[in-house]
Amino acid sequence: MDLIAETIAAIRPLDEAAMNAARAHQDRLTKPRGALGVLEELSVRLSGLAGACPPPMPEPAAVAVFAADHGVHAQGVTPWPQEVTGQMVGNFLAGGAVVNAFARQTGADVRVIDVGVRTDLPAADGLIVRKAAHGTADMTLEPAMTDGQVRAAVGTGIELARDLVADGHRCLVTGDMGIANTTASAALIAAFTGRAPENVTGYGTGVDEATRTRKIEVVRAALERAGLDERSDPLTVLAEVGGLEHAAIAGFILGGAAARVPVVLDGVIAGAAALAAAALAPDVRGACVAGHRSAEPGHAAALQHLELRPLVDLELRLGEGTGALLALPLVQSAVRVLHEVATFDSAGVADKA
Ligand SMILES: O=C(O)c1ccc[n+]([C@@H]2O[C@H](COP(=O)([O-])O)[C@@H](O)[C@H]2O)c1
Ligand SMILES: Cc1cc2nc[nH]c2cc1C
Repeated sequence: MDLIAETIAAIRPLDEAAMNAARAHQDRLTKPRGALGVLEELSVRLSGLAGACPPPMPEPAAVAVFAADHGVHAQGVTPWPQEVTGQMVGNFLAGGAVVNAFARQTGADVRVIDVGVRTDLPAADGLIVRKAAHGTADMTLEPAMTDGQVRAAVGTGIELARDLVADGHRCLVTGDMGIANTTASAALIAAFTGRAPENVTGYGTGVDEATRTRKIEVVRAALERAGLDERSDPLTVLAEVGGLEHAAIAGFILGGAAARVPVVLDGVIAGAAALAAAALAPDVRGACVAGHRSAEPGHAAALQHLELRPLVDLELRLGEGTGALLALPLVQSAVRVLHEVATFDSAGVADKA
């Protein structure tokens, strides 16, 4: 069996007994039942993922920033030059980007992976080079990736998740960097959810109305060329209209789910990648925590399709893993409750009549 098939085969449903134990434990803790709202549901789900109550604390955490370029940039879908992808990789490695600041704030490790930046970046400490291609092809003209490229990028994500877990990480956080990748995200989300391009295509880095209108036409043209529908093979969808970072993030999610470690998803790029991962292995959703909801309309559509509720909603539209990192303390707090909070019995607090 190859790495992708083997990883998919290892992904199992949530453990019902552990979830029932977590629900029962929550009900004995010194607070009114249900008072921690969504965090209680999250603690139950993470118990089911680990197969134990309490589950391990989701720390240390690592955010993986997958960087890649997009051939569809040639269609004028963003005002930013493609070189910014590689330049931002340098910024991540120097510790100067927002993701670095938020990682320091939350105690997460940062990994930077070149899975398909167009230019060859100078070797640098901390840069993981796993180029499956020097950027994708223009999806309006031809498939963005070959089957070999998409499989290589998915494999990179799986291997990184495995390595991080083997190094002791107990929470994985997705990050991305790729000028023009909100266009590829919109195409993936339209293909996997069946929504119309105009309902899932947004302003990306902050493009003007004319550019957004062009993006919608570009997404429509790519989907028509590729002839995709909801029955298409998920790896084919990724290869036709996705990005190398989408493929790697899909692998990262699969790898985290197979290791039964929570994967905190960032914005619209992670949402699109999660749709691919869930189409390959529906039980992967049990490991996914939607860190936030970004301003991109496609992100809300993806989360709805995945039946995931975002923890944070601050109109962020940065990527890099920033929104997911902001949610990390919420995920850790949800689990800490199961570890540390006293029960009515142990604290000598009277339960309600
Ligand atoms: O995370 C998001 O939801 C998000 C929303 C808008 C933009 N981005 C980031 O902005 C870049 C893509 O924007 P664009 O306009 O070039 O498609 C890419 O590097 C993403 O990480 C990210
Ligand atoms: C400067 C810049 C930083 C980013 N980080 C993620 N996407 C980005 C896009 C731009 C343009």
